Amino acid sequence: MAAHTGGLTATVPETGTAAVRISGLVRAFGERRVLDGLDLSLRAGEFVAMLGRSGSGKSTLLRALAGLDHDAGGEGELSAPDHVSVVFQDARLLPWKRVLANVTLGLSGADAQERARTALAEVGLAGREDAWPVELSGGEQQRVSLARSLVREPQLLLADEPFGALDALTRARMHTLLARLYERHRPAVLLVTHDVDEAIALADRVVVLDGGHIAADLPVDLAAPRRPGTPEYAVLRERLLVRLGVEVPSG
Ligand SMILES: Nc1ncnc2c1ncn2[C@@H]1O[C@H](COP(=O)(O)OP(=O)(O)OP(=O)(O)O)[C@@H](O)[C@H]1O
Repeated sequence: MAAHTGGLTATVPETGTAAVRISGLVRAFGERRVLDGLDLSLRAGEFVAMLGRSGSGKSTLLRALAGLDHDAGGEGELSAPDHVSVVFQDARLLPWKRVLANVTLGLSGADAQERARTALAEVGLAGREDAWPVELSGGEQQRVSLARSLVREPQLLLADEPFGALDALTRARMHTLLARLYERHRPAVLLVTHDVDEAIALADRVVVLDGGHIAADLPVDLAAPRRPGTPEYAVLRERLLVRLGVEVPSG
């Protein structure tokens, strides 16, 4: 394991099973401590969803984990695997490159094209390799973004509200797709979302970021399919909403 740390102190986890280990992480912008002594670990292959109010520091944490926060002058320890992929809310495809070229970008090896074709087929885009990004719908572009991430076989997939810009039906389809890809590839996943139901549907654990640290950390012990309507689902959902400061109507 290598650490992406900016100015942070990095440690390599002692056990081989932790995909992410963060301890006492502080990230301040001026006087404001956005992350203030944050502790969080993810096991290899674990799927964790992160909820938190707007401005609570979710993207800041993901950027630090992705090694994108080069100015991080914080304190604490943070370690992440070598192979990290990030999916953002917007697909961030290069408009002047065709779909296949967007997926192979930066890939090495004689089989790069073949791997990219396989990844595109996995996300349901076989036959669209030669399309330009502008010819794809928002959901299709996000599929390309997922293919581009997974073709690198990351040990850690960071997803920052990847489905936030999609309509409800497309989002539901993307949940099914992500769940299938996760079963097949088994990276550790840290998914940032505003959608409590999305978090419960997909994750093994849901954490809530508040006040610069993890304010709640709840396992999702619900049988599949996790559909709203069962008492257990309602209890978990309400606990999360309360932690998010959302008033839950009684009765
Ligand atoms: N480069 C920066 N310089 C100054 N302040 C910053 C910087 N990056 C983030 N912040 C501040 O840190 C706080 C947390 O931002 P962040 O984007 O991590 O929140 P978030 O939880 O992802 O929010 P949202 O849910 O709205 O996307 C915000 O108040 C933001 O203004």
